[in-house]
Amino acid sequence: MPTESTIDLDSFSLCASTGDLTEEPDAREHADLVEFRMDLAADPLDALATYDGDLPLLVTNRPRWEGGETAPYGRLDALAEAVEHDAVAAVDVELATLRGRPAGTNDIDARGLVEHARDHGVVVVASVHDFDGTPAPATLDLLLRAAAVAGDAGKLAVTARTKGEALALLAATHRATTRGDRVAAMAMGEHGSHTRAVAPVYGSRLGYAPVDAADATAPGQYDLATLRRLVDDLS
Ligand SMILES: O=C1C[C@@](O)(C(=O)O)C[C@@H](O)[C@@H]1O
Repeated sequence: MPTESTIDLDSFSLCASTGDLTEEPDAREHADLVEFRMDLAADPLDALATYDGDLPLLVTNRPRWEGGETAPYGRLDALAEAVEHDAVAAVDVELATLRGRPAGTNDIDARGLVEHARDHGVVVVASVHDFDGTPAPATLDLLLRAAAVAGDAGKLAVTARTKGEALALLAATHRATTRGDRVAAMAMGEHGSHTRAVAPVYGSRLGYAPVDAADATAPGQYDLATLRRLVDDLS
């Protein structure tokens, strides 16, 4: 049983992102928690039931319509079951889901999931992903604000097609943090990689990296040891 299943959203945490919880021992040296990508696991609820690692978990069950692998059927129900585990400290729910996007066949809806998470002391990360590009600065501000209000922290991952777009994401992260919003932000893709190391300087609370670069869960991720070193060197 993990000794610590909380997450401090007032400071930066580094997540080892994986669909395979047996990687946890390899993540311990560098990660603060494991992002368990349930949508990438063969039998995620079984894996959770037998998890006995040290690191707390952030559970994500990303639907296909937001870059993941899960079909909508039972997706939120699986998250609701996941948050009942002592090891789970946080749950990722897409902002679109929280705003009422039809969830397929589920017994629980987004509001019920949030209440259930909170009843179990699990914090909610409201997430937004843009796999095509980076919206204009005003939209970045709106998305970060909306996500921060919808969850205990708001997360925005965009795709930087240019260095300028990466810079726009960093600037929006700085504005959000300055106005008091708890946010996590990163730019995906080759032009955005450095934002994963630099965004924490501007207040981003979460970073994601695979233990092994070959198992990246998003474009442009560094491997875990590298991101830990970069973030620590810059902070
Ligand atoms: O939302 C995120 C952020 C992410 O997309 C990234 O760009 O590192 C990786 C995902 O696993 C995670 O759920």
